[in-house]
Amino acid sequence: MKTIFSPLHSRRHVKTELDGGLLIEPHEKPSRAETILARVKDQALGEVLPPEEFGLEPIKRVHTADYVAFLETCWDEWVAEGKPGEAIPAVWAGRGMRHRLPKDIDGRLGYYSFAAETSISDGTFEAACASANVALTAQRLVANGERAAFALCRPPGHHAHADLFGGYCFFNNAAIAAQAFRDQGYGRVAILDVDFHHGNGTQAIFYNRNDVLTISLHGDPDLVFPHFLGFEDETGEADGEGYNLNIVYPPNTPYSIWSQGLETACQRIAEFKPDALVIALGVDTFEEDPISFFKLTSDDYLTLGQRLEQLGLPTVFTMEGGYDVDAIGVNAVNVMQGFEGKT
Ligand SMILES: NCCCCCC(=O)NO
Ligand SMILES: [Zn+2]
Repeated sequence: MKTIFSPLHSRRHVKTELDGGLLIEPHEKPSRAETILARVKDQALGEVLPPEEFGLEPIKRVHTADYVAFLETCWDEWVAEGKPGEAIPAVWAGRGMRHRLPKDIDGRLGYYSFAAETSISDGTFEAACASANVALTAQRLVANGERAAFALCRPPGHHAHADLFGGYCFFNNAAIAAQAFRDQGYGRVAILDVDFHHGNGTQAIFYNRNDVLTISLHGDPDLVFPHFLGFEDETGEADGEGYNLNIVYPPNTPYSIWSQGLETACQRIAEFKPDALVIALGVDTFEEDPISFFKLTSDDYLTLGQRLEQLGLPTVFTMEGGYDVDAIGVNAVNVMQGFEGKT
């Protein structure tokens, strides 16, 4: 299987993440991507290719032009205001307030985000664009005949809405790849999000559409991020009614239970008969993940890959979460190797 990787991921190098009232070293750190890349090479998974450059148009098929423009300029705006630290949103339109775009950079950060853990600094926009190009290059390979391709995306994307960043995400790489399939004539596309956290951005982007089926297995939002979306009664709206499926699990869920949800998801996908499949691959479902609470083992990712291959679909994997950096390479590449038949 080919892997797409961009060294420009390292332009995303923030030093802070707001967590527990402290500014900590971000969980979403550059070594995540480097560790996965090392494992890809160690296992001779396949060729490693740089991304092609697609420009902003495919990104704007999913994200609003004003949001893209904001991400491009927000760091410079922040610096121009003389702010001493990294750009962190700290104010939002609460209940009864107005969702209008202010002029001030603090207001603009809040308008275009939904959470405060995701700092911005120089290079964030460049890295986010490169990550989208990684996903688009994997999609192009699959559209050109590869059975599957691994988009080693960093920063991740599945929390990003059309005009919101958060959860370490800026551009929704999985949604951008899915929309590219649709724009190239693939009539139906399924996105399966197996990250520990709900793919709230992906759900929101396609929520009223029936041409892209969105499914997410994740930790109970009553207990974990993103807290305010991802419940099982969210099934889509308007034309999209019935084309969103959330499968929620409690703390300490092992693969033996989690895989029942995977089976439900796979059956729904088979019913939908998509022409292509995008897997939003987070491995923060791992038993040792520092910010999550499922109990999947490294071998379970081999089994997961095997099951996904049985869907028989052209498949793009977009890398999402996973924060046990020692294990992330084995866990992510195990999915690809399982997909290719390794037991
Ligand atoms: N406290 C912030 C948690 C952000 C979760 C990021 C993630 O892994 N999403 O998949
Ligand atoms: Zn996650």
